Order: sequence, then structure tokens, then C-alpha cells
Amino acid sequence: MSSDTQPVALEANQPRQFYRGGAAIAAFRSRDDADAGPEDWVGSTTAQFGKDEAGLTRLPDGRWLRDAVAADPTSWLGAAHAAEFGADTALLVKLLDAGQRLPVHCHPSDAFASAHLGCRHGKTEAWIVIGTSGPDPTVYLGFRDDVPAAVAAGWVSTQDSAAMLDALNPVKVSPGDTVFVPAGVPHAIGEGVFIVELQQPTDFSVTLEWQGFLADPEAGHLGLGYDKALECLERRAQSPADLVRRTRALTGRSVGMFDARADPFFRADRLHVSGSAALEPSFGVFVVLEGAGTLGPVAVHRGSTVVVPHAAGEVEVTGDVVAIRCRPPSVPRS
Ligand SMILES: O=P(O)(O)OC[C@H]1O[C@](O)(CO)[C@@H](O)[C@@H]1O
Repeated sequence: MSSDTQPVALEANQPRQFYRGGAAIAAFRSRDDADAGPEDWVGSTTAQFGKDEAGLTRLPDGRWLRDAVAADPTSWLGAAHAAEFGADTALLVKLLDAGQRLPVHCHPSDAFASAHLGCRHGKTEAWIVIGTSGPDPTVYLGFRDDVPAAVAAGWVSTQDSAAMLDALNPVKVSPGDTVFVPAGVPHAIGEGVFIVELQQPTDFSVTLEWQGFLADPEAGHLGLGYDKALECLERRAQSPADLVRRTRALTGRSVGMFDARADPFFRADRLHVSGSAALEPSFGVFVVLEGAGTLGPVAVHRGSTVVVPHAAGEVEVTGDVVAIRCRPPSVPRS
């Protein structure tokens, strides 16, 4: 068996989604397929909920990344990660271009997913805003006030979109802003917001606001029924200032994107390289935001996405490059 020891440039991977968007992905990647879909799953070993293959990344040699990692987890992920997670990368990265506001939804925690969905991962996620368009790029994040369970259930059963949206904190965003979205916290990404999204490697969502988005309510509760599914909803008020960071002005060599609350789930930093920099060995998913150069043997430029196996060792980045480096949690988990 030959092991995978080099960074690999990835093509776009856009599984079908129920909402509009994708022009920003096409522009970012210099492609002319603005209608290919609003999400690009990068370095994905996760399939869409209930599907076998949609969502998985195919390597240029034709293998699914999932199969390549399963065949040699130590080369891809490193011995320490493989000892904790086996062949599970513990990471899902997406480009997401909201061409319309997404529905109000939330995601289960690890405890909920393990109790009811047979999976060790829930879906805590975080967003790095890399572009905006339109007059009012906004995200909606967490309830403004505590919401009783019966009130939330009532909104879902009557599909009161206006009440659900009005109950959330609106936050205006611009490029460089990051948003941490703990499991359970209800949210909706607004029209015109283009992000790099990091999340736990699942596609578990509870869609409170299904009408106008999903074909029917059955698609919104993970097969659990809304009574059970809504138990994962964080109904306590959230302070958005706690969850949002403005990082645009930070231009250090490696700028951390999130605070320590994200550490058990994923890591991301924005690399600003001018000349060259050697990166420590790690599995990583890279999204190049600006400039041009090389990442190991791979030529990169704005819009490039690259998956790097741990066995690539100390990869060198050269050129004038700004890139987001996404990594799984460090192990042992903090
Ligand atoms: O399918 P859902 O649960 O409505 O989620 C749509 C999208 O919203 C996100 O959770 C972002 O909020 C994406 O990861 C997901 O693909």
C-alpha cells in the first residue's frame, strides 16, 4: 500500500442543497458555474444526512477521501489523532454562499447525538466571513430572551417564521468576522454572506423553520419527531458579542480565528505568508483567500482548496498568500 504523503489540490464538491446561492463560490474559484450550488464541501469524509455518497470528497485519483483515510489513518491523521478518533477526521469544512437567508435551525450536541443518533459527534460549527454582498449582510444568532419550550414548539407547529426570526439576535457581519455557533444555539445565515464554515463532521440539523425551505416537516427533525428533536434546542438567551470576533485588522503570521471554546471541536487560523513559512505536521484543510504561491508541491492562488495529510510533514508555504488553515481538534481533546 502506498501511503498518502503529499498535499492534494481539490476540485469543487457541491452536493445538491435546498436553498439558493453559489455565485460567490464560482467567483472565488474562478469558475463559470454560478448555479452549481451554495455549498462546497472541502476535504469531506461526511455524506449528507441519509445519503451514501453526496457530500464526500473525491480525490483527483478517483478515490473517495473517506476510503483513503480509512485505508491509512495514521498517514492522513497522525498517530495521536488516529488513536483518539480512528479513521474519523473529526472535521468538516465548507464554503457556503447564502444566496437567500437560510432557515432558522439548530444542531445537536455530542451528548444528544450519541444518545439519539448513534454518533459521537454533534454539530457545533463556526463561520469565518470571507465575503459579503447586498445591502444588509446579517446573521441571526441565538435567542434574544429565554424562550419557553412550549413557545418554541408552538412556533414550529404553526411555522411562524416571523416570530422565530424576530426572536434571534441579528448581527451585521463583514469579511474577517468570525462566529462561533455552539450546538443547540438557533441560527440563520442571511442573504449575501459568504463563509468558510468549520464544523463537526456530521449533517445533523433540526430545521425549526421548514416551510418554504424543505419539502415537508419530516425532513426537518432527523427522523426523531419534533418533540424529541427540539430537546436539543438551546432556549436560553445568548449574547452575540460573546460569539462574534472581528479579526479583519489582524495580520500576524498566524491569526487564531476562534477562542478556546472552539478547541474541543476544531481549530482554524489565518496564515499571512510573505516569503515562506514552515507549518507543523498536521492533517489540514486549506482555503486560499488571497495571493499566489505554493503549499508544498501544489501551486495555489485565491480560491484554491487543498487537503494535507499529516504524513506530508513540515509543509512549506511560499509566495504571498493569505489562507485559512482548518484542523481537527488537537488531541488529547481539551
Ligand atoms: O440543512 P440545514 O439544517 O437547514 O442546514 C443548512 C446549512 O446550514 C448550516 O448548518 C449553516 O448554518 C450548514 O452547515 C448547512 O449545510
